[in-house]
Amino acid sequence: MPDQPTTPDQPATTDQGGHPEPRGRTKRRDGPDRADKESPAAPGAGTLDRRTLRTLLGHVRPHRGAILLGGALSLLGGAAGLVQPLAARSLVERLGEDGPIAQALIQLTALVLVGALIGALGNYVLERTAESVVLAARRQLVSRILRLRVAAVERTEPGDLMSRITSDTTLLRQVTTTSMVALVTQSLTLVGIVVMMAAMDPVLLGVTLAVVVLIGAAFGVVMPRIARATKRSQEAVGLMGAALERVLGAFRTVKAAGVERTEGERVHAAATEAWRQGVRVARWNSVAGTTAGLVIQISFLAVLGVGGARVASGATDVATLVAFLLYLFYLTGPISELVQAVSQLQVGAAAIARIEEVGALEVEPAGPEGPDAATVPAPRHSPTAGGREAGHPASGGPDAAGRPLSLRFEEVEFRYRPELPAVHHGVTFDVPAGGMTAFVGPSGAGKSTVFSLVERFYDPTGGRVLVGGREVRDWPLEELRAAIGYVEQDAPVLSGTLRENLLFGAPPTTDEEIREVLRRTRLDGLVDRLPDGLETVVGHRGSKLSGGERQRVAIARALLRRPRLLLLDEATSQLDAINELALRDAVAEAARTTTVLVVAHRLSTVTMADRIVVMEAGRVRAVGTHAELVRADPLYGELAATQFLASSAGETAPGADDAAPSADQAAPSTAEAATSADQAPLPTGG
Ligand SMILES: Nc1ncnc2c1ncn2[C@@H]1O[C@H](COP(=O)(O)OP(=O)(O)OP(=O)(O)O)[C@@H](O)[C@H]1O
Repeated sequence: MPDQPTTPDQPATTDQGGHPEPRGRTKRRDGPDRADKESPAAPGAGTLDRRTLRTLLGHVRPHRGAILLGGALSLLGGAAGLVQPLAARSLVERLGEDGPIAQALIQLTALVLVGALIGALGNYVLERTAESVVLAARRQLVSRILRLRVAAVERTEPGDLMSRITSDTTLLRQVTTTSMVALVTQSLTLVGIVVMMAAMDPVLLGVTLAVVVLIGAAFGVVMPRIARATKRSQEAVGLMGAALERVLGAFRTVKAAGVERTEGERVHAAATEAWRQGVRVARWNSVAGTTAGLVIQISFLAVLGVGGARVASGATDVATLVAFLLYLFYLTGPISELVQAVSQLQVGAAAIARIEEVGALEVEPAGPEGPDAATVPAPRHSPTAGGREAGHPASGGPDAAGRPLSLRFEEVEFRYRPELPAVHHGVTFDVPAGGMTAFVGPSGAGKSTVFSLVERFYDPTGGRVLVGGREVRDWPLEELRAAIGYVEQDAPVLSGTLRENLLFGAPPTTDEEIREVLRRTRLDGLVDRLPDGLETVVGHRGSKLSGGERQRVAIARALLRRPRLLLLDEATSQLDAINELALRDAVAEAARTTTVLVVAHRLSTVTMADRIVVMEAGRVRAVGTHAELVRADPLYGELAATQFLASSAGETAPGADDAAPSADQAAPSTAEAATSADQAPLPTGG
């Protein structure tokens, strides 16, 4: 595999809040884009400047051998064509002298055939290389996109990003090889022809060049317009992708809301814009092409007129005039190819600009420690093993592999974007290694954000997040994430088979371990029922599974990663009572070997937690066990009262005794110690 083409590094700038901001990011004002989504940074307008040319050459560099070969073959093919008029002249002269013409005819035919063959071979080599350039650009772009920070992706539209990989890279096909080679070979051919013409008849050459020069001025006007229109057209294609992704991503909602027509119009609007700009490109291209053709025709007439007069005056002979006219004819090829190459370069400049824009988005740390390494670390503890490891140091060192991790938030401040209000205002809490900790509180309190900061999807703007006693920024990102099992709020399942979903990001796992986790997440019945078992294809985003099944698959997947820290964000919200109870047991069992953090709205699912962190408006307002909080924290008491707990606990204000186990509370408590040394009950959050 040739080296990946390199693109100039464009470090993202950082705003005053510590948020990385891509350079020159511009807000979209129209189109089917959502108002809060933006186009990635636009380093250039997409016209062919020196920087763009350098980038284009960067894409070409790894393939220079093949391009040189293809170019040389094309040049040779062109040279064969160059000699043809000479052979033609000798043929005409022999005809005039009544000499034998067979040999000259064979020579001419051989020249034509060999020239065509070499030209075709050169063309193939170049086309093949063009495909390789596109492949390399796509691979480079895909790995870049996969390394983007969550925040960077949230600022863009996935559909638009996709069109950069699929559509924009395709535009590099011609420009990086055929066009660049054409620029060199056709320029050389042009010079060759001009030299031949000069040798034959300098006066006629002067006539030709006078007409040819006229062309240059016209192209200077046309070419930048081609680049601009191409970029706008590609942007519209990107918007179309974004609009389509929006519809397909919420297909049922679109259907149920009956908005197919309005959504369709958004896609149509983008498609129409792409068409409009495409037509503009076609218009300027045809102006360029016609001008080139016109120049040749006018030159032809001028040379014919002046040349005829020169033959009549005896200044030249007919054979020379015929040969000169043939050279003029050959001029058509290089000129139109040069025109095409330059307009292709303009198209390529537009594509490069859009590809480069992705390069301006902020990525996660790369290198052997970053997510690029993508290797799953050595197996940690068995997902089926029980028994918490006692007395271990709560550190992330390699010797601590498999041991549960502690978590500590110290005065954490965070906002998603500088222009948005703060989500965390000095969040402080401590979770010792092992056991189960629940986060409860009103919607929007910042519970899920805690998990996002632990996973380092974002970095806090103030304070510290420590996992295993080590600040998350100091963890190699890959190692940090490998230590964590994370079930998102909407438990995404990816297209593919059940097995692929379960083993997504898991270390090497035996069938026995899979079966055990299936049993614990109550998926064994489902797998048995399915004709293809674990090989069942679950559809796009797991659409062939029920919501509860998707959640259980997501939990099973997280368990199979054998995490040292398990983050479950509303992971059982869609389960029926029986499954929920079973999953509660599975989570309690996991809490014996790992640190489990749960975000839950239904308090019934977390009453047995070792500690509950009550969050409100971006602050921790209390920490304690269920019984302690019911007694001492009014908000928690209110939350409990509005759920069934209050009714099951009696009509009076909930207290410690009131919180006597109901059916739901009967789940075994994992609270071996309601408080830990560093966590006194009911501290007020930071
Ligand atoms: N990616 C994001 N970009 C911008 N704002 C966000 C983002 N995610 C969440 N927010 C905002 O941050 C705040 C806290 O969100 P978070 O999801 O942490 O709350 P939560 O307590 O988990 O809520 P819920 O219980 O409803 O899930 C909310 O006001 C939300 O609108």
